[in-house]
Amino acid sequence: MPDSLLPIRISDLRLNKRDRAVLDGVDLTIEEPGITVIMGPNGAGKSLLLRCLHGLIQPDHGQITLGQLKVTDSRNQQAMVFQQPVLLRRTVLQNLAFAAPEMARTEPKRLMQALESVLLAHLADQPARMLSGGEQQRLSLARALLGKPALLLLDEATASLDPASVLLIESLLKTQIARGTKVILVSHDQGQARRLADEIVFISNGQVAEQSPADAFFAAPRTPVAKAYLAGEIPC
Ligand SMILES: Nc1ncnc2c1ncn2[C@@H]1O[C@H](COP(=O)(O)OP(=O)(O)OP(=O)(O)O)[C@@H](O)[C@H]1O
Repeated sequence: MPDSLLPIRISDLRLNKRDRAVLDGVDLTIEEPGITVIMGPNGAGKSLLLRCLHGLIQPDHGQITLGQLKVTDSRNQQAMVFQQPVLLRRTVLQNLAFAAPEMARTEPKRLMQALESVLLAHLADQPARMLSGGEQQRLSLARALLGKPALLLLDEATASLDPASVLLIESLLKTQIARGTKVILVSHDQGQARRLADEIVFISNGQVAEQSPADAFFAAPRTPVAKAYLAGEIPC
């Protein structure tokens, strides 16, 4: 069971890009285990927020703590999966071995088990970049889970996958939750959010517009912007 990085506290997070506030004072506390889905219109700041949490971007102002840790001290307990898989020009198995060299040396079977869990064991010796988009994303997830992260961040990771791959990844996320990993997922897919989310954080114009239990959010969003988004009245 990974150590918890909860609660995650984000206070007055600000980030400017080209003289524009793209994160405009984000205040957010995520306390509960399970799956938090971040929703909101295009350009709202969801990806940038996730990148700040993972330490890929330094905000201009504000603070993030994960449990007792700063972002930089929590990096080895976090993993992130992106919409576009980032894989090495090596075989499928070597992509895992490169990410976990100690495991590859002492417990190579675990790498194969990780591939089996995402139904890729039969492709272990194929070049990773020859895989289909869905297969690449499954490999990215297997790699992300090797280190048993306490926090897993996914940025529209299933956006371009076929329904079977989406469901496989969702089922792996549920297994991971049961093992104690906190998942924060950016998604525009309302079906996915309804299937997975324990809570919804709705971002609009670089701020948190709403944070609610998922059932309450979908039954009756409190803000006009979330209402309009769910009704498909603003672009997402
Ligand atoms: N490097 C950059 N330079 C300038 N502007 C940027 C940069 N990165 C992001 N932005 C802007 O910041 C805003 C928020 O971007 P972000 O990628 O977080 O949006 P998002 O909510 O994830 O949107 P989407 O749903 O379209 O993926 C956007 O208006 C985007 O154009």
